[in-house]
Amino acid sequence: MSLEKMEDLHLEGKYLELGTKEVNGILMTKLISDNWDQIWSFQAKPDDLLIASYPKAGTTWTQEIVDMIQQDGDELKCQRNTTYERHPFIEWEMPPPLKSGLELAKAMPSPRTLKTHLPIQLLPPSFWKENCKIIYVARNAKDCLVSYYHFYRMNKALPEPGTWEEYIEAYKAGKVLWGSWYDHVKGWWDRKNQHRILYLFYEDMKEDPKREIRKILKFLEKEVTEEVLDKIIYHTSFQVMKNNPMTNYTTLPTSVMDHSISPFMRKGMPGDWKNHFTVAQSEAFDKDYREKMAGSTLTFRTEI
Ligand SMILES: Nc1ncnc2c1ncn2[C@@H]1O[C@H](COP(=O)(O)OS(=O)(=O)O)[C@@H](OP(=O)(O)O)[C@H]1O
Repeated sequence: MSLEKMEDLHLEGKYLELGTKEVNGILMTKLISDNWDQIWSFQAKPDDLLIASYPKAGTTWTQEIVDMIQQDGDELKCQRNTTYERHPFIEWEMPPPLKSGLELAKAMPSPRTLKTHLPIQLLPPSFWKENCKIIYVARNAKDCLVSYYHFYRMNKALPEPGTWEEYIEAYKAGKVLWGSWYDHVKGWWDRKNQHRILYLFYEDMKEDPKREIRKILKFLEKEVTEEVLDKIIYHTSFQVMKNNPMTNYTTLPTSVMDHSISPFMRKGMPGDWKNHFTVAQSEAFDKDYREKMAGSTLTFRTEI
């Protein structure tokens, strides 16, 4: 459906709160849960590229980098449509007439680039069977939490987040949509050497985008000139993406995302958690974090 038609829908109120329902113990929206059989039987194709992440880890940024690479640095080609339409979000379901991720994916010619937030155990098995390339992007737990909290506030399809204190507890307990951050990042990390998975970190991308984009280029078996690489860095910078309606989610009706509450492109930097956590909250979070991440070789930087 075109953006103009979406704006004509007068969705006010209609999409508020999609509700939640678990899939195998993982909290999902009710629509995802109710359509789970279809999502689980999604047919991946060998040349599909999947961008996977826990919510708010830098998915949209990675999607834009990948599209810029695929379009050989032509930013106008990347503006052909919104992030949501260019890269179907396979499990996302909205009430009709809005198209689900599955519908968009099925209608898309190959080679497709797809998005998911699914924890590894819920990824449709056809992705493994077809040996698809997967880029996973991870972000430190505290910045993810802060970004997710503000996203819960502005995204009217999601439940109310409760107070900041309540949200911290829900996040620690994995009782947020798409489940536990801890299980998600560890689950993908533990399997990364058994499949074609490129595991990236938001903090590394922020520190040295050129170095990280080169990793993506190698993974995709693509080469670009130094000039194109610089163009990709520029057009995928936070400020440029924040002002680009095709990447900043402002084309959605305010009944879905209300950017006056908190913009989708909010701060775009590591370490913003320091502006939210009290010292006591941070210490309690770190203690719980050490327990949940004990024994894992996976480490994160909470600032750069
Ligand atoms: N180009 C670029 N550079 C740096 N940071 C960026 C960029 N694009 C998006 N962002 C920030 O990523 C956060 C949104 O994450 P996701 O895209 O994973 O969100 S979603 O799960 O797909 O809804 C959200 O983080 P916060 O600003 O901390 O809320 C975005 O601002």
